[in-house]
Amino acid sequence: ALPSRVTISIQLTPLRPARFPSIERDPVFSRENQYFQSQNERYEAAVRKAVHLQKKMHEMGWTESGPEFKYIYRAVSGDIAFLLHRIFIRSISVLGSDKQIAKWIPLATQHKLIGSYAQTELGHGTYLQGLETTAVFDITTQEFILNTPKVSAMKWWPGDMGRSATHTVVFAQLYINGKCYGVHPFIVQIRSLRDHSLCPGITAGDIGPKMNFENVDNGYLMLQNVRVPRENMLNKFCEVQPDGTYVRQGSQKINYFTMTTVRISLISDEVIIPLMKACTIAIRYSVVRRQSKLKPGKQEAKILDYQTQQEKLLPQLATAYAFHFINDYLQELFNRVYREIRKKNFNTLPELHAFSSGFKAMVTQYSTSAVQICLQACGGHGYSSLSGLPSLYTRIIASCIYEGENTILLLQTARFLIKCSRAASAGQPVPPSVTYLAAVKPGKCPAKNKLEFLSPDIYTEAYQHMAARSVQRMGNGDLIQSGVKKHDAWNQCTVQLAQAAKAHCHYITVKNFAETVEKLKTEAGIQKIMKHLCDLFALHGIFSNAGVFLHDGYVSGAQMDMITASYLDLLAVIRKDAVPLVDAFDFTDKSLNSALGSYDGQVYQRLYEWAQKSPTNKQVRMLDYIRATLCISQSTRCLLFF
Ligand SMILES: CCCCCCCCCCCCC/C=C/C(=O)SCCNC(=O)CCNC(=O)[C@H](O)C(C)(C)COP(=O)(O)OP(=O)(O)OC[C@H]1O[C@@H](n2cnc3c(N)ncnc32)[C@H](O)[C@@H]1OP(=O)(O)O
Ligand SMILES: Cc1cc2nc3c(=O)[nH]c(=O)nc-3n(C[C@H](O)[C@H](O)[C@H](O)COP(=O)(O)OP(=O)(O)OC[C@H]3O[C@@H](n4cnc5c(N)ncnc54)[C@H](O)[C@@H]3O)c2cc1C
Repeated sequence: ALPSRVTISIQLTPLRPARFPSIERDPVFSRENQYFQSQNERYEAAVRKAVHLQKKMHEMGWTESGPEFKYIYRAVSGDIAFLLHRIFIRSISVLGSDKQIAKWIPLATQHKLIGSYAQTELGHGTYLQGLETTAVFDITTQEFILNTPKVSAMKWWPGDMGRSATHTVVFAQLYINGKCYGVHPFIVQIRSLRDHSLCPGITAGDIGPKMNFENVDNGYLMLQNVRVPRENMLNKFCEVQPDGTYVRQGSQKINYFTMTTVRISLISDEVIIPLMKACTIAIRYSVVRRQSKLKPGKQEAKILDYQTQQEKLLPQLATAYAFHFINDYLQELFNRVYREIRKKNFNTLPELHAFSSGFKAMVTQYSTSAVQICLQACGGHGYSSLSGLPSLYTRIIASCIYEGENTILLLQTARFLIKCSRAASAGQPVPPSVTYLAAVKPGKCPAKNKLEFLSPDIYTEAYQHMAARSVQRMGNGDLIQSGVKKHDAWNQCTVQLAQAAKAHCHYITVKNFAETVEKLKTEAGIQKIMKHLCDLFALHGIFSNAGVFLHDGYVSGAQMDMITASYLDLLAVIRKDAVPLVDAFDFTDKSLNSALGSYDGQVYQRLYEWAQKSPTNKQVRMLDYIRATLCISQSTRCLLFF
């Protein structure tokens, strides 16, 4: 017998952060009227929350790595301002010298300044080599002179830039004696710490309405002969000495390292948590909503009892768990590589860049699609803002764009995989995560019946074969010769290269999920449920991408029928535990902020009550206008007829 709903949700403790009722009850963190607020009201509320949070952290001694901050971020992350301040701090931490860290980090962590991250320009976001902002070294004054020389060079999108930030890290092309040394980061003050007015040479403002992220004032920034001291170029790895000599340690791309670290950091809070929330809302709603009859004469059925509804939602639930576990894998990869980088050993940086890029792209894309499926699975009520699903969707979709547009990042992963594939084929050493590339055997899947496809060894082998074949077949060409891409050949293969990168990340995610379940030391019942989810995640991926598994005959048509049968059987098995599995995420009603997903299931009452809060239901005046308009049109019509 499987454990009860409570047991499952308690036993999955690793997924559940500690709860802090005092935070929950804090009126400043309330999200009650969020859906009725304007962009400006959302921003102002976000600033209040951010200031209040800083006060609480100071009073209570909380830290950003502590459970309280994580809880608040998890509960109200979409509503707190100064998100980019954290990336400003991260930039200085990873790219600044010890002296720069000692100067700027205390000011930032005590909020004596508000930071931003200004890299993207109107004309360039992806192609960093094409950035047009310049930083010219003036040896006589020991300063850099920063300019955005044309409209396309204007920084555009940086968060917290519109009204909040007093400082920012500007990414600009470094020039010394007329020679360009590429993109480097510079700390620039943009507003006065006395009265928050713009500094000389600075033009800045808000970029206007967006799909979501109203809590962040994304802005624009123009620089006209803005001078900063030589010491303001972040110089842990790259430095301009007083005589103008340029010194660099490691890869020139080390200045891109902030992005690499944030691509991994944002997956948990900005992607997996919204996915978990969407699954919670949609699955709880699907056991409350009754619609149509499964059998004549019986009560209307809960919509989660329809196989199609199960096939919509349960694979997304399995994905949430799969990505929760792959996030740990990525964090370990990052910690391992960062330890080496701090010792100035850059050998593993390419692997970290490749996989932080690939997994950011895959996890954000799959999670965005999953949240959209959850929204659509709730019918009309899913489309209501009061369900919480539209705001989850319009926020998560941005993760496919920021911190590296997904296609671009997949191509970076593919570039690394192709190089490893060629090295592996030549018997050269490759990182452990890609040694499978040397072992592509023509082979056939050995499974003889549908139950054998519930074996992790069987389906992991199928994913490994599919990924290795996808990469191998691209690697055999002469796409990359001695580090120089044959540009035409490369461009003609980029669709398949992106697919190969996704195939690698999907394979590693399945393998990691299976290994995690194997190691689970919890109640046997829990391990059994987790295995069902792992099986479902794996078979869903094969069922949804059958072509790449059938392509070279590794899986036969008959075997694909067996996979489909096992896949559909799993839906009915997991249906029984669907609600405890989302309860295990342990979101409070306040953090879900959804009329459909509350724990007590009182959906219709809540929808009606929340609708009453709409200002339009309070504006009797508006009705008078409408009546007056109707009367006018009525009288006009009468005149016309006479
Ligand atoms: C602090 C905690 C944060 C918590 C989370 C908070 C979340 C808050 C909510 C989210 C708010 C959103 C905030 C958003 C911010 C942003 O969006 S910031 C801007 C992001 N912009 C980008 O990501 C730009 C993407 N473009 C690039 O990275 C590069 O242009 C490119 C695509 C990688 C190409 O670079 P290029 O210089 O053209 O190099 P290539 O010729 O392609 O490759 C040359 C070699 O360099 C290697 N390489 C490239 N990048 C890196 C890197 N980052 N690290 C290491 N190495 C790199 C590349 O692999 C090539 O190597 P070889 O193959 O060996 O030649
Ligand atoms: C909510 C949000 C917050 C943001 N916050 C910040 C911030 O704080 N600081 C900051 O600096 N930036 C920020 N950005 C900007 C973000 O980093 C860029 O939008 C992102 O890097 C994409 O660049 P782009 O907009 O120039 O898109 P483009 O690169 O123009 O992409 C448009 C299309 O062109 C394709 N494409 C481009 N190059 C290639 C290629 N070589 N091969 C194949 N296809 C290609 C892309 O795949 C995409 O389909 C933010 C963006 C958003 C949406």
